[in-house]
Amino acid sequence: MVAGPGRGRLPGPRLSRVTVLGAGSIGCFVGGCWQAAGLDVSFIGRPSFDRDIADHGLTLSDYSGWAASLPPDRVDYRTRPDTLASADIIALCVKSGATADAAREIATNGRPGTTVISFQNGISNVDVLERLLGDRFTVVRGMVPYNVAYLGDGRFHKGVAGVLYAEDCPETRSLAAAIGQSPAALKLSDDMLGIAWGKLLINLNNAVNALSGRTLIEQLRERDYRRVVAACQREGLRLLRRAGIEPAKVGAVGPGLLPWVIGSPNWLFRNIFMKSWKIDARARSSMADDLAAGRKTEVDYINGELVKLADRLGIRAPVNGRIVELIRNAEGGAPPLAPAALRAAVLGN
Ligand SMILES: NC(=O)C1=CN([C@@H]2O[C@H](COP(=O)(O)OP(=O)(O)OC[C@H]3O[C@@H](n4cnc5c(N)ncnc54)[C@H](OP(=O)(O)O)[C@@H]3O)[C@@H](O)[C@H]2O)C=CC1
Ligand SMILES: CC(C)(CO)C(=O)C(=O)O
Repeated sequence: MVAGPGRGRLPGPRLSRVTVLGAGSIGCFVGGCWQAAGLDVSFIGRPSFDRDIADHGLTLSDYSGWAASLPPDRVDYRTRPDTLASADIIALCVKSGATADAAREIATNGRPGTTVISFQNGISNVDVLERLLGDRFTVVRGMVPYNVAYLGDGRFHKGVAGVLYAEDCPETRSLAAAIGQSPAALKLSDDMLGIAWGKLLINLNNAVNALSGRTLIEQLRERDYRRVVAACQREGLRLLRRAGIEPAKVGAVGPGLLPWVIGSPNWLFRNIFMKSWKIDARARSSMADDLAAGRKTEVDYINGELVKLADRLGIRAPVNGRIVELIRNAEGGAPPLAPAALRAAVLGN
């Protein structure tokens, strides 16, 4: 489909007008679920998704068997930032490296006063948005705890359980109420920075998953991979303590217990912890998706955040630093690492 006027919107009461900026895996799933729940949603993204959605519409599904679909003529997907001007809420879903450019598009095309929710991994995207959008826009931190995979032909699949989070403010309160019960339901919190750091500790698995070349389930079954994740988390927790930052609990396990759970022996991890998590067989981390697609990853915004924090504290973060190096090698074409090889490369034993 050519760029230009979007296809129609779902009829019904106009609640909040939402524009998803960066409509890829997360943006199409979240925006699609919100539209299926009755919200007025438009999507801004790339021509390849536009073409797929123009041909097939949007099909959304999750690990529990839930599914919904929106026909092509009901999905307003554009490749130009036209609908930023009419949005009440902008859901920002670009990868971290694209944040500054997206912020400039919002500053140029958006309506001052609009609420911008960053549904991105990492910590510093919100700082970039606040710096570039100043006090003309309301920048709000969000968090996506689950994995979404693009299966082709307009099909987006949520492979892990969980509920979206965003900072509690009047705009997000009415958004959450409008969404209601949905696979992309929104919970509100007044400790989003703590939640972002808690999520970052979990996201330390992203790089290991990407380096393994395996699905999340196949990777998490291997204790050597988990030992590396646990070491990244222990280093992260030490740095956060030194910096006086308190990560919040994200998911079933509190931050302090994460390395213990992740590093536990196979009999315990596989039989108790893995069985209680709802992860479907196809799910991989978003960093694995990036490597597979030959894109630059977000490692600088995840493990790299801890390396930067260590620098500010005048200490070192050798484990996370090594992971950043290995991801750079992988971005350059280095092959996946077997469990023992990754353990040796990071922990040296
Ligand atoms: N995928 C997942 O399962 C999860 C992802 N996250 C986080 O969510 C965020 C989004 O990830 P994900 O959905 O996987 O990313 P995707 O790459 O699937 O989607 C982002 C899309 O936005 C496009 N884009 C970038 N800049 C612009 C722009 N200015 N205007 C329009 N489109 C733009 C990208 O195109 P191009 O590639 O050309 O730049 C890409 O198609 C990341 O921070 C990620 O860490 C969090 C939890 C899980
Ligand atoms: C949901 C999770 C933790 C899955 O690895 C993720 O955040 C990602 O893939 O970026």
